[in-house]
Amino acid sequence: METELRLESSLWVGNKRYRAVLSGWHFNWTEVDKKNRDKKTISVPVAEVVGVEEGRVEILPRKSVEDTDKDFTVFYVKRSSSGSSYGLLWRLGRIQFSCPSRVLRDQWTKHLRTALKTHSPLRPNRLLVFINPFGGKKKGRKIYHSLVAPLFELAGISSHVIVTERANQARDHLLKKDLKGFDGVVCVGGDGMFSEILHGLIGRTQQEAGLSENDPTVALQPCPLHIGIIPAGSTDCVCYATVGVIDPVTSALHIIIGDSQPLDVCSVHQASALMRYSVSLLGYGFYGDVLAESEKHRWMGPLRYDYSGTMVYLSNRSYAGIVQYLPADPLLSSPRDRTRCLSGCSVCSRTTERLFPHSSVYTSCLSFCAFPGEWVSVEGRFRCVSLTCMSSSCPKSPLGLSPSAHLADGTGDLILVWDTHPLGFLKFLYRHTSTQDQFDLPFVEVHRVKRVPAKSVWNCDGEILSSTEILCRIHGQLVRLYARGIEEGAAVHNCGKENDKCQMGCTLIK
Ligand SMILES: Nc1ncnc2c1ncn2[C@@H]1O[C@H](COP(=O)(O)OP(=O)(O)OP(=O)(O)O)[C@@H](O)[C@H]1O
Repeated sequence: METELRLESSLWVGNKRYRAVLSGWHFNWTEVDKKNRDKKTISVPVAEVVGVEEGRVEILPRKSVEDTDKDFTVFYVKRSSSGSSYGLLWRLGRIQFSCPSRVLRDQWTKHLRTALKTHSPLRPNRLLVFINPFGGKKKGRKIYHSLVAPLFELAGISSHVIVTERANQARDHLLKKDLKGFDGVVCVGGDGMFSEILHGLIGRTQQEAGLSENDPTVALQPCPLHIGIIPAGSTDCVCYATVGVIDPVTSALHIIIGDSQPLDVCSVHQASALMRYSVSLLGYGFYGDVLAESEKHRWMGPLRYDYSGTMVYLSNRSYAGIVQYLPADPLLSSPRDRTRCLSGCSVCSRTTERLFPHSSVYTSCLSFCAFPGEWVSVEGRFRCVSLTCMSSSCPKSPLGLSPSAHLADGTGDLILVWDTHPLGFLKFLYRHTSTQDQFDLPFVEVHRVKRVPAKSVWNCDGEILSSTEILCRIHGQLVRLYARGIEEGAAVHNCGKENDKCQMGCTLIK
């Protein structure tokens, strides 16, 4: 196959001659007549070629084709810095080549298209798109139609678009309607919209597999459809933590090239019923209260989170409780090992091998059923207890709640913040916004876990909240996103003089 796909010839870009080579996994071109000895080669992984079109083609501001029979245009992923310390923006690169003959032009387009199919088998052909018109700044429709749809069209993706008219419409659609022919589901919105898709797809998959979601001992079936997130909400944490930037074009390009990022999902049960699925933050105490408070102030828009955070902090509450957890194997990884889960993460890859030993395609989750190990129990007064299946990084907290958490290793990080004086707690909160280690405080503990807790009784200002007796189980790699995690080159840590104090050790991630 490799030899069949190889093609090499001279091509022109304007009046400059280039040597273009398609070989193996790369397509590259080098200017040949350049006097300067530093001949620059542009090399694009075939998997990152977005599309190949005959003629001289532009797609922005709108599609135009100059149909010359010796020219072809290649669209590809081009990276640029986002200007912040994490995440690279992806943009649509474009180059127009001229060939000496039409025959050669047709050979190039045919070879490149075949290479695309061979090297990125997960590229979607058909997508189901849900737009929340009221998410974030209410720009979901505009973002999709002006930035995303032209790219999907260029890549030959057909999409069925549904603009939601009510909350939970997307979830209900996924639970009940025919999904045949779709390769993935895209949500245009924020974390709430993502959660709808998550619940709908997981529920549908278990229905079809005849599994009960309510039973925490059941190994759930991984979802066959990928999820794409076009960020258009007031909180887009799942997008940020899995792509590294909040940018609709970057996310659209990840969808187009069929990137695949598995994600752990935590199921939260109460008695014998499923309450929710969670991928980022499950929080009791402070974070739970902030959410409850913010719901009362929705009219403030995204500002409500800052306002509610301040109000809840000033109320200075703590909660008595018992937390039990089943620790994960400390030899595999630890929440304080100062690593970061980046694109191609080896810890997550080992989990993929363990969960799906014989196939790169998700089939069943049998090897994850056994839970050896001893439960640990702690009791006392807490400021907050959080469980997160990912770093939960966001623009306000670029390293996140648990900077070394993994997206797809089948574990979650349990953060226990014991009752402390208000300034101590403020220090803990503030460290989330800097590069200082928020776990390096005497009243904070963090544990990597598989299950939390068998019993958790919470006392809120002297009142027992019986509904908070829950059981959480982390399901390894239950869903897959059109993403690839934060890319290594992107994770350059902008510490400057703070280098010695940097929690991530900087050199580890450069
Ligand atoms: N048409 C609609 N009308 C009202 N609510 C909707 C509609 N479509 C989706 N929703 C709900 O809106 C909620 C918030 O949506 P989304 O996450 O897209 O935006 P957001 O601004 O980031 O919201 P938040 O920050 O409040 O989570 C979701 O829980 C979703 O179920």
